[in-house]
Order: sequence, then structure tokens, then C-alpha cells
Amino acid sequence: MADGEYKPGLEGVPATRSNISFVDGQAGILEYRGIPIQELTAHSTFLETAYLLIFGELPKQSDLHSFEQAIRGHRRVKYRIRDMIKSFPESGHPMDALQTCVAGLGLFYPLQEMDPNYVFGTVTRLLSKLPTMVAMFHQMRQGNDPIPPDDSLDHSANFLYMLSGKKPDPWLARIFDTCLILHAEHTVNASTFALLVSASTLANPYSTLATAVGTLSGLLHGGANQEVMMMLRQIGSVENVRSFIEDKLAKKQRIMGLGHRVYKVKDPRAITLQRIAEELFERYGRDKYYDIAVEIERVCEELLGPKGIYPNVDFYSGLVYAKLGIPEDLFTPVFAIARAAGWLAHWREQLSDNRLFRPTQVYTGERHQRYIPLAERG
Ligand SMILES: CC(=O)SCCNC(=O)CCNC(=O)[C@H](O)C(C)(C)COP(=O)(O)OP(=O)(O)OC[C@H]1O[C@@H](n2cnc3c(N)ncnc32)[C@H](O)[C@@H]1OP(=O)(O)O
Ligand SMILES: O=C([O-])CC(=O)C(=O)O
Repeated sequence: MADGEYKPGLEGVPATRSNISFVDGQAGILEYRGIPIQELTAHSTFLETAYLLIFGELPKQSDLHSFEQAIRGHRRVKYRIRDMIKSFPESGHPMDALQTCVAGLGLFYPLQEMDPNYVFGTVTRLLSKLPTMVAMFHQMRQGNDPIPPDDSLDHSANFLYMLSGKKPDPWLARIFDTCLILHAEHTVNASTFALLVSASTLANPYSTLATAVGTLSGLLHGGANQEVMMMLRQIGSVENVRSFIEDKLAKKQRIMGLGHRVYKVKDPRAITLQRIAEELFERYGRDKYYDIAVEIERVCEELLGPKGIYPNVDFYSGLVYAKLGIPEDLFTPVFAIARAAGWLAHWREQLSDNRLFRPTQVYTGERHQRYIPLAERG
């Protein structure tokens, strides 16, 4: 292969065929199974959207009921998982805890034949246990017992309850559910690509999902949502925004929450998240960090807009999560709870027509070298 064909970061290189989601990065369009994301946030729920992504169509009433019931039934985790979480250092990052927990599930549920029962069991177990394990780690790192799930609450409300011990206002739970819909899937992003590679080896799905969780944690990917909040606090006031941005750009550093490999306009999810943030602030009081974020967007439109760098999904999400009372280092685990739906859809799709991923490389090293004995090396 000629060097000219090599694309750093595989930019523009198709890695798979998929009918799960569609992105038009110039027009700012995102669809799940052909349905615009705005339709789903207006009318669907996270679990219905997860079903759509994983099984390819909107569920009938009875199918949705069985899916939701199965997920409710998987909320508790084995006491050995709980013991494992107890042994984690409380200062560890929750994404590392989550990755370990997801991989740990594989010890209890070995890989089986890909029949519909196995797929349904795996998908519902993972969608259900990820939120439980995130909430458990959060409680246990504070020295508390985990809060058992409340079976009277739906998926999103139950997660917020397990985090705080308080039943959330249904309006806030619905906002959180909308955030999960927005984060559920996004074509062949880095964590999904890592998942596809793992799935293609026929690794156990828990190991495969753990690969994706680890990949999402990176600062250039899902980890950016926490970084944005840290940046907003570091800037501290609207007056400091321009100098902060100019200084960063002069040092060739990245502004977190901006830029995207695919979108060259404002991410449609950032538009919805900003609207949600405004609705939240209208009811619960404005937040100075929101004003700072808006000013960053304004300054960056001027300085980075000509390069097609605009807010991505991670830019406004943290402001919403913070207002919902979610601690900053749980922002990325919340992203993982949502993205599990897309990951599982891609796991299923990959295995329906599998071929091992094994790309090639452009070798740039020496050849035909002599082994130099240790004593002769300088
Ligand atoms: C869920 C998600 O994963 S969404 C993305 C979350 N990540 C972030 O928010 C981190 C900040 N953003 C970035 O680092 C990048 O925009 C990425 C990693 C998301 C995408 O990067 P790529 O597509 O690889 O773009 P690349 O790194 O080639 O950058 C192209 C140019 O834009 C600049 N650029 C890209 N993003 C930014 C940014 N956030 N701030 C400043 N400059 C940027 C680069 O410096 C580069 O400039 P140059 O051509 O003058 O050297
Ligand atoms: O698609 C990407 O490159 C990053 C991602 O996961 C997203 O934007 O949701």
C-alpha cells in the first residue's frame, strides 16, 4: 500500500456497513434507524430508543413492556460484584470503576451461541446493570451502603434515585431521559470502533463493552464533558473568556467540548442540550457557568468557526447534569450508560455478519538489522 493511502485517524475511511444511525456533518443531521433525533427526544423514551437501535424497529407495546420488565428485573448485581466495588479505591475515577465492573460481569456470564434469547439477556442485563454499578460505586466511595433500586421507578428516575436516595421530580427525570436519548448512538465513533474490533474477535460481550467504556473515557472523546465543566470553573467569569481562549489557542491547545471529526457545524445534540439547559435555568435559577459557556461559544465562533469548529455534544451536557445534581466525575459514566444502547446495537450488527478486523500498516522502521550483543552496545 502506498503511503498516500494512509489516513491518520482513519479519517473518511469506511470501517463497516451499518444501518443503525446516520450523520450528515455538514447539515447537522443525526438519525437513529432513519428517525431524526429531534423526533425521538420529543416522543420517545431512552428504553424505547434503545430497543429501536438494538433490534432495528420501534417496539410494539407488548415488546416494549417485556423489554422494560426484563431491564427492571436485572437491576440488582451479585454480592461479589458489590464486594469488588467495595475494594476499589474511593479516589479512583468512576469510568475506571465502571470499566472494571463491566469486565467483571463476564466472569459470571460466559459467551454463548448468538441465539435471540442470549442476545436479549445480554442486552437487557447490560443496559440495566451499568446504571446500578455507577450509582453503587458513587455511594460506596462515600462510605455508604448502595441504595437498592426502586422498582416503582422507570429506568432514568431509578438511576437518579440510586445516586441521591431521593425520588426525582418526574420533569427532571424526563430531562435526564432525554439526555440519554441524545447520547445513545453516533455511528463509528472511537469507542464504537474499539467495540467492533473486540466483537469481531468473538470476545465475550462484557469484555467487548468494557473495551468501549475504556475508550469512551478519553479526554478527546466522552471524557470531554467533565473537562468542559472544569474549564468553565477555571475561567470563572464571562470577562475572562476571551483571554482564556486566546491564550489556549496561542499555545495550540484544544478548547474542550468544541470540534468534531464529523460535524463541521454546531452538533444538533448541542442545540437540544442548550435548549434543555435554558429550560432548567428558567425553572431552577440561572447559572453563571452557563453564561461563560455561551460566551465561549461566541468567541470561538469568531476564532474557530472558519475552521468548522463548533460546540459538540459534550459542551452543554455537563451544565444540565450539574443542575440535575450529578457529580462532575459521573458525567462520562452517564454518557456510557446511554451509549451502551448504541454499543449493543453495533455488537449485534457486527456478529450478524462478522469478519475479524485486521487492518494493515505502513511500516516505517528499519529492516535486515544485525542483533548487537549487550556488551557491544554503547
Ligand atoms: C463525544 C465526542 O467524542 S465529541 C468530541 C469530544 N472531544 C472534545 O471536545 C475535545 C476537543 N476537540 C478535539 O480535540 C477535536 O476537535 C476532536 C478530537 C474531537 C476531533 O479532532 P480531529 O477531527 O482529529 O481534528 P484535528 O485534530 O485534525 O484538528 C483539525 C484542526 O482543528 C483544530 N481543532 C480541532 N478541535 C479543536 C478544539 N477543540 N480547539 C482548538 N482547536 C481545535 C486543530 O488544532 C487543527 O488545527 P490545525 O489544522 O491548524 O492544526
Ligand atoms: O462520533 C464521534 O466521533 C464522537 C461521538 O461519539 C459523538 O459525537 O457522540
